[in-house]
Amino acid sequence: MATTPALRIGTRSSPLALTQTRMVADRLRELTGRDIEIVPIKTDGDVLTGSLSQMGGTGVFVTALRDALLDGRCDVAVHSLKDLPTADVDGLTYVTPVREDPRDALCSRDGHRLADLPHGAKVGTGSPRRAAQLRLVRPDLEIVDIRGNVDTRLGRVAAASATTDAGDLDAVVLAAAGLNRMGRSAAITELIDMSVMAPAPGQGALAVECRTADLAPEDAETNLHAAFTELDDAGTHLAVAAERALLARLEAGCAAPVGTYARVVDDVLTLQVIVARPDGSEQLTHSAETEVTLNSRDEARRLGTDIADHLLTLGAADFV
Ligand SMILES: NCc1[nH]cc(CCC(=O)O)c1CC(=O)O
Repeated sequence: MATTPALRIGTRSSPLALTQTRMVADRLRELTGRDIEIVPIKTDGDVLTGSLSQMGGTGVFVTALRDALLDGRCDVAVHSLKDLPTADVDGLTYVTPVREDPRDALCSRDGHRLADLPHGAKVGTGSPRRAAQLRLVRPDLEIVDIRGNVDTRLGRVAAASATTDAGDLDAVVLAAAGLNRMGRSAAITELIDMSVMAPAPGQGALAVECRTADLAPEDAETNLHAAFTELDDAGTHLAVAAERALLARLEAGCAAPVGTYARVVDDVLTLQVIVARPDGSEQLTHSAETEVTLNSRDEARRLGTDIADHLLTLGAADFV
């Protein structure tokens, strides 16, 4: 009797991506009983240099992984959900495990919080959303466009030691989720309140993706249906569905930085949004809620779309 082939999981090869993929791999090994093979895939986001916001942004980390899934070079792909473009891809389906902390984290020299960073402090981020929201609360800061993996970014705020030079920045802002997953929570000096900095849509959540055909119940040996159903967290999935529907509608009408966070508590889905002018001179905020069951994905999407329409009515499209 032939043995079931190993389940091949495609991933970017950055330390964060590998860490996230190993976490999912452990779960899928338990849930499927299959051997797991991790397949590193190079993406444009890893190969190209230059500012991420100049690179066309959405999809640079994702397209090569999705091609590998569609070509059959891997069976599962693990993405940071916030890096996924909002458009669905024919033939692919993803689930969302329980979300990590969605907040942004300030990692500063000398333990400073955002409010007490020295006047004119240099803060690194490559994200127009983080830059705009920083400028709103601290117009005096010097925002420096940076990229690179988590350790590279943290290294730019390192204190001088016998072996390294001091970093050139006073602080960087990173997703708490990535820091926590990498075991770098100790670098966080403030978890920034979401009313000050609303996270990127999907931040802190993973998308675990496969070919939709491999979820078909007929194909017993390689069928991923049971494992993917178990891996999915319904509350996370509803929340990110609302956030992504909002982003999709705003993307059509507006290129302004968008922060948003949704969550389900006691059958109520709440969605909060901040749309900022890139220069931080102004912001629009809104929040709304709707009753849901864990199957109400269409309802969640409608909430996101409706709030986006409302923000466009209030002039979000002029915020570019
Ligand atoms: N675009 C890079 C990226 N994609 C996902 C994360 C963090 C992990 C997450 O949000 O789940 C990061 C790094 C960061 O923003 O600090």
